[in-house]
Amino acid sequence: MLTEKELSQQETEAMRVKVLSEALPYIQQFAGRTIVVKYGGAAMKDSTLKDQVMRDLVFLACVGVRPVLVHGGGPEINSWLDKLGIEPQFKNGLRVTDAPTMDVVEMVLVGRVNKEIVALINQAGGSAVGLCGKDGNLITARPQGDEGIGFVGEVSSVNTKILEALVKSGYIPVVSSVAADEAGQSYNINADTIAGELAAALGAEKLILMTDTAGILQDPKDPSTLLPQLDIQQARELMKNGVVSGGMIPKVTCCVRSLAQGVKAAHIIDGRINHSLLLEILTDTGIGSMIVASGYQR
Ligand SMILES: Nc1ncnc2c1ncn2[C@@H]1O[C@H](COP(=O)(O)OP(=O)(O)O)[C@@H](O)[C@H]1O
Ligand SMILES: CC(=O)N[C@@H](CCC(=O)OP(=O)(O)O)C(=O)O
Repeated sequence: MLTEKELSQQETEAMRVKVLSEALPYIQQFAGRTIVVKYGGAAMKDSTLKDQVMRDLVFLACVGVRPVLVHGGGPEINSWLDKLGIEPQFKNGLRVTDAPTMDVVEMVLVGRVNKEIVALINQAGGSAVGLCGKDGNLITARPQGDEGIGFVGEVSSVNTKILEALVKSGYIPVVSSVAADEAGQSYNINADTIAGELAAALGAEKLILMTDTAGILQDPKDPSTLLPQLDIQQARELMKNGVVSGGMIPKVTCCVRSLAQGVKAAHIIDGRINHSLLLEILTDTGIGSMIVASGYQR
């Protein structure tokens, strides 16, 4: 007869085996496919979570998935603006970007945040290459055009050649959300938007946005109201009736835009959870919200 302790040990082991074996069909399904991940929020501030995200990306690359990472860095830009005595200003969730602010955005995102992430991925055993929209003509920007918002850009076009060459050779591209227009003027583009447009242009299997909330909630104050799966129509309805508001609007909008352009599934997940990326991609239930074109099965 087994003791209570032995039984509980057996259950734990059975659970671990179940999780590992559950991953196999997903690894087989996604090997050779591109997954675009927007990395931001809590997972970018906490050093343990940071290391875990990098390990998860390296794990995915090792099993043949092709991850492309797009990073944010809004809080780090704020802290450098603060050091320089420039007051951060936002309009409809976008940073008002005058010429001095554009310089700071570019220095912080391209010069600091991007290179820190590249180094962390390399430390975790991967091989990362840092880029911004300018590299290899990846993204051409155009002004977003709102009055008084300055050098805030939109994606005018994407040339995926450089990314395709990198992922094919086993590199993990790490992309900052700064791009230039045809005249070489730099623009500051929201990182969620860049991730959505890259996912669409690459024909990615998935777009995954990591943030500081469980996913899309029916009641934004109650995590137990998480919506695990919804289609494009339902997502649009939630924006229309105000259930999705504030910072969640650009996220859901870019998910819907990428799905309309052929991405199979767009996920909004909680970056505060350990190994949230692997749990979302490689398990039956996932952990966040998945928006799909109708008919798609997890
Ligand atoms: N229906 C909703 N479900 C979840 N979060 C929502 C919802 N509606 C609005 N939100 C808000 O959106 C926020 C996420 O957007 P944001 O703070 O811009 O994220 P990030 O900084 O990761 O880009 C949540 O913290 C929450 O306050
Ligand atoms: C135009 C605009 O607002 N750009 C963002 C770019 C960085 C970003 O998107 O970072 P998070 O994902 O951390 O918010 C900004 O300047 O903060």
